[in-house]
Amino acid sequence: MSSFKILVVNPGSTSTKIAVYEDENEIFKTNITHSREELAPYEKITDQLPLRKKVILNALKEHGIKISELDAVSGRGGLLWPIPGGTYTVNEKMLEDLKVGVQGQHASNLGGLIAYEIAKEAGGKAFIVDPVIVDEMEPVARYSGIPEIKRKSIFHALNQKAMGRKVAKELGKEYEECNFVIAHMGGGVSVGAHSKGRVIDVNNALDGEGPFSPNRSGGVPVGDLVKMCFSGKYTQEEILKKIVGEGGLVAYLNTTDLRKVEEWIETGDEDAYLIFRAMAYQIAKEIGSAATVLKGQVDAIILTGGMAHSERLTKMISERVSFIAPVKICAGENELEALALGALRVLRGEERAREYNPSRAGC
Ligand SMILES: Nc1ncnc2c1ncn2[C@@H]1O[C@H](COP(=O)(O)OP(=O)(O)OP(=O)(O)O)[C@@H](O)[C@H]1O
Ligand SMILES: CCCC(=O)O
Repeated sequence: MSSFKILVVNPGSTSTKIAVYEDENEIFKTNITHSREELAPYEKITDQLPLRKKVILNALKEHGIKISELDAVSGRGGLLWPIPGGTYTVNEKMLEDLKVGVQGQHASNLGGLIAYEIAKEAGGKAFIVDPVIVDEMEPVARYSGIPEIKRKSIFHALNQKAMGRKVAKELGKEYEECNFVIAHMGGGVSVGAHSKGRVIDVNNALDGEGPFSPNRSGGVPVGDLVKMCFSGKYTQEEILKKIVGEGGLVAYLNTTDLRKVEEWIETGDEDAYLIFRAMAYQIAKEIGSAATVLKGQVDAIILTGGMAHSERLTKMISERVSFIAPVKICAGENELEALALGALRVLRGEERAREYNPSRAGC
C-alpha cells in the first residue's frame, strides 16, 4: 500500500498547532504561539490567514518538508452551517461560509481556509474533519421552550469522536456499535450523548449551556441574566464575554488555569475548593442528563480534555457518575491525530469524503 503524507492544522485563538503525519505516524508536531500584539492588527479572525499560513510554511521548512511532498492538508473546521460528522472536502461554498463566519467568528474558521491554500500549492487535497458545528441531534433535542430559540449543536466534536473511537477499540468494538457519554473538559466543557456513532444531544459549549468551565459560564438562571442585560450597566459585548471568555472559573477565581486552583486548594483555600467542587458537580450533573438521553444504555463515560489530567476532578466526577457506567479517563486531546486519521481514511478509500452542501432545514 502506498503511504500518504498529511499536514494537519488546528488553529486556536492564541496558537496554531500543526503536525505532519506519514500514514498513522507523526513525523513532527509543533505549537506556534501568537502574542496578543501579533494578532492585534487583525479585525476579523480570518484576516489572520496570511500570517498563519506564513508561520506554518516556515515550520515546514525548518523541519525539511517540501510542500510538494504533501498528499493532503487537513484542518480543524469552523462555524459553518450544521452538518453531520465526518471528513469533508473543502469546496467553494465552504470557503465562502468560513470567510463570512456564517455562525460566528472562531479560530477554527481558519482551518479549512489554510488547508485549501496550502493544498492548492502542494497539488494535494484539502479536508476538514468533524468541525465544531457537527450536528447529529435528534429533533426532540432541538426544542428550547421558546419557539424563536432553537438549541444548536456546537461542541468539541473532533476530540469527542476521536476519544469515542479510541475507547471503542479498547472495548473491542466499533465506535458505531457503542453508546458513550463523553465529557470534553478544556477551556470550555461539552458533554455529548453518543448513540451508535451519532451525537444525538450535546450542550452548546459556545453559548451558555451546560456546566461552567475555566472561561465560560455555562447555563445560568435566565431571568437574572435578562435583568442584567437591561440594567444599562453592560454592553451586549460585555454580557456575551461573561458567557464565553470571561465566565466560569476565571470570573470566580481570576484564573483559567485549573492547576493554579489546585495549588490554592493545597494551601487550604476554602473558596477555591468550593468552586472546584461546584464545577465537578455541574459536569457530573450534565453527564447524568446525557445518560438519560441514552436511556441508561451507556457502554462507558469518557472524561477527556486538559482538565481530565486532574485526578482530583476526575475522582470527584466519577464518585457521582460511576453508577451509570465504567468511567474512562483520556486526558488531553487527540485533535491533531484525529485530523490526520480522518484524512487518511479518505485517502485510503476506507471512507468517502463528504461534500459540504448544507441544508439549513430542521437546524
Ligand atoms: N496537568 C493538569 N492538571 C490539571 N489541569 C490541567 C492540566 N493540564 C491542563 N489543565 C487544565 O486544562 C484546562 C485547559 O484544557 P485544554 O488545553 O483542553 O483547553 P483548550 O484547548 O484551551 O480549550 P478547549 O479544549 O475548550 O478547546 C486549563 O484549565 C488547564 O489548567
Ligand atoms: C465549542 C468548540 C470549541 C471551543 O471550545 O472553542
